[in-house]
Amino acid sequence: MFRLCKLSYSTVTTALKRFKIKDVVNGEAVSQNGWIQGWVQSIRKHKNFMFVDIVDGTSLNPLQVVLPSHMFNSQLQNGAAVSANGTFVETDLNVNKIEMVCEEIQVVGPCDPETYPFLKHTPHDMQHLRSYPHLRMRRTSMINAFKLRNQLEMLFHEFFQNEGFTHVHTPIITLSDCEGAGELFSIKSDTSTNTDMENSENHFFNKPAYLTVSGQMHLEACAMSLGSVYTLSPVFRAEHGISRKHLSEFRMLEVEVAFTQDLHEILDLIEDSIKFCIERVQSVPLKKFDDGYKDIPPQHHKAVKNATCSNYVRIPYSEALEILQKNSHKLTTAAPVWGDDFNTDQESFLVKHFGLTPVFIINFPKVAKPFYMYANNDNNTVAAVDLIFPFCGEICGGSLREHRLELLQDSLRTSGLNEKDYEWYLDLRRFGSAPHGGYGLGFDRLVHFLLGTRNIKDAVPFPRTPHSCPL
Ligand SMILES: NC(=O)C[C@H](N)C(=O)O
Repeated sequence: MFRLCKLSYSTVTTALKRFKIKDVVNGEAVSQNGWIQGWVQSIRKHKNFMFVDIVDGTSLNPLQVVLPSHMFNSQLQNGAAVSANGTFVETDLNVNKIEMVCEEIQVVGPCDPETYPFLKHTPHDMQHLRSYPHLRMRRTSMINAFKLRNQLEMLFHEFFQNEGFTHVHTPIITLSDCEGAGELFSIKSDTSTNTDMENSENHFFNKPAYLTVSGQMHLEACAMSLGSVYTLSPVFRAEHGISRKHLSEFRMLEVEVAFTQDLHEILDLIEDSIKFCIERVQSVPLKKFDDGYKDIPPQHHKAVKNATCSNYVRIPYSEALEILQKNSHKLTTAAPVWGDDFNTDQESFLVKHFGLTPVFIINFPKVAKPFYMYANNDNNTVAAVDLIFPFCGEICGGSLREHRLELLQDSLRTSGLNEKDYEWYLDLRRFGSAPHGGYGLGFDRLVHFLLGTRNIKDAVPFPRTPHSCPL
């Protein structure tokens, strides 16, 4: 009955129905004959049988394929691409309650166990996996991260589409430094041989161009005709400091809403959209895998629960400052003074102070924030918001935008920026300017939070950080 498949690939495929492992484990194939394709995740040899776990990317749980020991073939190794056919039967012996009794198995692409970096059953820490950025996605921990990202992105679309927003594509190449913070990657064309960059003709776009740090301004332009818009795009920051939660390239969900004059409307939108997504992705088992997440923070479960069910704390900057100053002896850095942006240590103190519930801090000092934020009546603060999450710090930042032309011009000048560079942005205020506001949410930080990884690099497919862009 059992034999190692010597048939050609097409002979196997034409004779039988092909199943995806997700459908098999959901019980759709019970008692049927069929075939599957995937990669060997592990092999357990017993006296008379061997169990081969196969994954195909459609399910986190592998399909257990049972075959007699004599079918062992030296090419049937961990990591090999295989095609197997047989009967799907019910069993109590594994987590899926379904397994395949295999009749034929074919190694489509062998995987040399001598040189393959992930040995079967050997736990690998995340750092080891990071040295193989092109192969690490074969480990369950990384497949889980990919699946979570995929679900989250779809859910954000679902939420904003339900709310009547339009998804727009903001540009990656831009001439303006949205945040005015100067953390830009500049773009140079390889076809230009002349290095005299003072001469505008030597620039590909006749002007210096950069990778975008934020799609906000372009999104504001779109909001002035479409009303409510969002984008989920890559953004780039040339920050040199290395931390476990910073990336040089990351995805930001950016949202912009016209005709809002109440910062709390923006806070509601942030909170509702995050909760909508987290509630639904919890069906993805965020379990501890052999090679990952061994050091998930102990209170991770509580923090995720709070982010899903609790009302997020809302406090003004002045109150947050007071809490930090009163507790300065518990901080590892000096207490902040009025005008400072809070550092990681201070943010983490605040979320702990509120029992690991996400904290919105609003109404920041004008001096701590970019020029485009709406000036409050006190003339000292702006209608800005930062959302702080446990373990990963600032996950979201936004504001009401300054929609009054003269005040925006004043603000540009006091920030030392050149008004001429922002003419098009000022036009948005010259023609049909409406009060509006928006925010940017670090998509990768949210994934990092949900997974509980120690380092954000383990939550993104191909992380880029200073001095590290391996492929
Ligand atoms: N769209 C936003 O409000 C995000 C903001 N420009 C930032 O980069 O933090």
